[in-house]
Order: sequence, then C-alpha cells, then structure tokens
Amino acid sequence: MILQLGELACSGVSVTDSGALYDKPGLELLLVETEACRAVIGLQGAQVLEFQAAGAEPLLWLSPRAEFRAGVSVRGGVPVCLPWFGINREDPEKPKHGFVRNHDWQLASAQQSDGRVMLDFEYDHAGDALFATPFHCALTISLGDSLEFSLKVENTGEAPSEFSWALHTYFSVPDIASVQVGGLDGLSYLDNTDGLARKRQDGLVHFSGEVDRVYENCGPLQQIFCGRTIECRSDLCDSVIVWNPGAVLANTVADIGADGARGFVCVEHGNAFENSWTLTAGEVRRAQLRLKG
Ligand SMILES: O=P(O)(O)OC[C@H]1O[C@H](O)[C@H](O)[C@@H](O)[C@@H]1O
Repeated sequence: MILQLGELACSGVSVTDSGALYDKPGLELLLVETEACRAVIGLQGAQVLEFQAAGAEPLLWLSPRAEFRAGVSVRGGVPVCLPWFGINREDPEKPKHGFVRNHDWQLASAQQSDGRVMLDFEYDHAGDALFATPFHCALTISLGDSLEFSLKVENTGEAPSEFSWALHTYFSVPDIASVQVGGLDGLSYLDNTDGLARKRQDGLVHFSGEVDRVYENCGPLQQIFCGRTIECRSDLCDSVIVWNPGAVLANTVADIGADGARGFVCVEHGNAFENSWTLTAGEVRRAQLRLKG
C-alpha cells in the first residue's frame, strides 16, 4: 500500500517543502522532530538531507548552494545511487550514479516505536532504454539516536542483471584538512583520480586535495575522525567509496563551490565494481548501514 502524504499520521513526522525550510521552493520534504532527533527527508530519491541526534552535532552536510528542483540531485545528505554507481560502464553518456536519486519514491509507511521513526520508501522501475531490467527497491530509514538504512533490491525481470549502488553519505566536518578515515587499512582501492589504478591503503585516509577512491571487499566498520568520531557500521556493503573533490575541482561544481569542499567528506557504502550484485530473475538482496556520531 502506498500512503498519500495527506494521510500521513505518524507522530513526530510532518509534511513540508524546500520553500518553507530553505527558501528554495521545488521539492516536497518530510520533517522528523522527536525527542531523539531532527531529520529532513526528500521524497525525491528518498534522500535524507539532514540528521541530528539529540545532544549531537549535525551528522550530514547539505550544501548551502544545493538546488531543490525535480529531476536534479540535491547536493548533500544521503543520495541513493542505483542501479549503477558512478559512470555507467557500458554507456558513459548515461546519467552518473543511475537515476533513482532524481525521481520521487513512494512512502509506503511511517511509524514511531521505541523512540525511533521508521519510514518505508519504495521505488519501481518498469525497464526502459536507460536500464532494461525492471526492478523493485525498498529503503527503510530509521531515525533515532542513530541514522539507519535497510535497502532491498529485487530483480523483477526475466533475466540476470547487474546492479551497483551506494548510499552516498556527505558527512559534515569542521575542516577536511584535519579529517581522517579509519577501517580501510591494508585494503586495495581503485584510484579515480589516477585512471582507476589499483593501490593499497596504508593506515588512515588523509585529505590534502582531491581524493576519489573505491575500496572493495571492506569490513563492517569505518570511522571518521573529525574532532568527534563518527561510526559507520554496515552489513553486506562490501564497497566503501571515499570522496572529497578538493578546492580546485569543487570550484568548478556550481552546487559546491571552492570553499564548500572544506566542510564535508563523503564515505559511501554499497556494492560497486568487483562487488556489484548480479541478481538472477526474481532474486532479492539486502544490505544495512548504521551511522552514529
Ligand atoms: O556529482 P555527483 O554525480 O553527485 O558525483 C559526486 C561524486 O560521487 C562519487 O563519490 C564519485 O566517486 C565521484 O567521482 C563523484 O564526483
């Protein structure tokens, strides 16, 4: 069953829009305000835009230059990249990071229990020229003292198909120059700033300019050290992508800007490249992510 927003009757959750919250009309949003947290979620892309647990700093970065327009991904929060991550390997002309981040999802349910708000979003793709395989995906977003995601993807077509994806989290940090990312030591990664050359991570990840790396076959825990420690715990997310454009590249991106890159680090969880999922006809796969800090 799909909820019409007007029927939403979950305590702590209200319907608003980007005009009311950011003075930039264009997108419908949900505002979650409970004793445990405050969060903003866009119907477009089922994208969490803000999350702040009670007594903690804001977890996510939302660009002050973000656009709120139908069909355009909002810069910040947690965009969902799917059914392919990054540049489409068969046709680089196709939109980067797939298309589900640029379309409205359906809200299937909203409930509050044990102090957490749970929002169930669904997205159905019929199969088209962009991606021939029809699929169904469901994303449960759980909001309490942590921000949690549970993603399910189902191949509803009649032939096997490859899916790659990521929860592309923008974490808010005071200054990228002093950020370090842990939990990736000893892993090999594909360096997207060097033609996807395969390299090996030695110790913590540091930032002194553009960093764009895909780590494969990762463990379940990464940490972001940025004055506080943010913990990312995942289940069945074998790829971790670490990205910051650095000031030079950021200056060429309208919705970031040269000074914007200082304030965030992307540590993205999913399954891409070698870890992409091949789903047979009717097959369902799931993955989880929990963010706390
Ligand atoms: O600008 P977008 O399409 O949202 O992509 C933003 C970034 O996402 C990922 O982290 C990729 O690894 C980067 O190469 C890309 O630039």
